[in-house]
Amino acid sequence: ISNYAVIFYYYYFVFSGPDKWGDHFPIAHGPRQSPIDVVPSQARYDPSLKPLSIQYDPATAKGILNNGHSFQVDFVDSDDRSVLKGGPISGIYRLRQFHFHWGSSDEHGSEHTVQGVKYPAELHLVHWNSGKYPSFGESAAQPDGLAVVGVFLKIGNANPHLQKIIDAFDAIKEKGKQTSFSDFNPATLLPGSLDFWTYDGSLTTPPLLESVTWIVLKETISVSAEQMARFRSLLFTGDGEAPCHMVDNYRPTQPLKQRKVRASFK
Ligand SMILES: NS(=O)(=O)c1cc(F)ccc1F
Ligand SMILES: [Zn+2]
Repeated sequence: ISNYAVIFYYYYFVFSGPDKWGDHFPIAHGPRQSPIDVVPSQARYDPSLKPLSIQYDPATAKGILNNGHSFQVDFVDSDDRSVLKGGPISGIYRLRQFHFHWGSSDEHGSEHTVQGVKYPAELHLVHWNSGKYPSFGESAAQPDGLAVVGVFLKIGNANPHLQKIIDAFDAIKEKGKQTSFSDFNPATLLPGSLDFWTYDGSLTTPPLLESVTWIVLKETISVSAEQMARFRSLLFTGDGEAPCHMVDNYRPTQPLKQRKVRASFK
C-alpha cells in the first residue's frame, strides 16, 4: 500500500489508542507483548546473567524530535561508539535513541509496573543488535534484534541531567519539530545500581514487533514535579492544529503468558 496509507494508518491507530491496536495489528495479542507487571517475588535470580556493560560516547548525540507520540533523542549509530553489552544479551547492541512515556499526573505514566506500582514516567534506551544485523530496521524484525533498557522515574529532587533535555522542549513543542542535541551522555540518566529484571517482549507502540529483550532497572532516577509538568507541556498535535497536551503516552500492561522474568540480583 502507498506510503501515505501506511502513515495514515500508523497515526490513526496510535491516536485511536492501545485498545484498538489489536484489530489491525494482530501481534497485539501475541505471546510476548510489552509492557508487563513485574512481580519481584516471581522473578528468579539467574546467576548466569552477566553485569550490564553500558558505554556511551556523548559525541554520538545528534538531535531531539517530537514524533507526535513522545519525544526522542537520536544518536549516530553508524559505528560502535555507544553500545550495550552483557546482561542477558549476547554480542553488542548499538544505542539508536532514547525516549520517555509519562502520565497526565504523577500517579501514573510508566509502561512497566512493579507489583502494580506505577511510576510517573519511564525512560527507554533503545539499542539494536549491530553484531548480527546490518540496521535498526532489520533488527526490529528479529526476535533477538533489539534491547531496551527501561528506567523508572520517581518524584523527588530535580534531576540536573534531565534539565538539559527539558531546556530543549521549547524548540520541539509541536509534533514534527526537531532541533540539534549534542554532547549528551545518556549514562548520566542511569541510577547508581544496574540491578535489573529481564524478559522477552515487544515494542510498546505499533508495529508492536516481538523483537525486544527488555532490561528493566530496579533502581529509579529522580524527577521533580515541576520537571514532570514540563514533559506535559509538550503537544501531541502539530502547528495549526487544536493543541492536545502530550500525556498518557503509555501502553497498559500485557499478559505474561508463558514467560518467566529473571532477576540479575538476589
Ligand atoms: N517503547 S519502545 O521502547 O518499546 C519502542 C522503541 C522503538 F524504537 C520503537 C517503538 C517502540 F514502541
Ligand atoms: Zn518506549
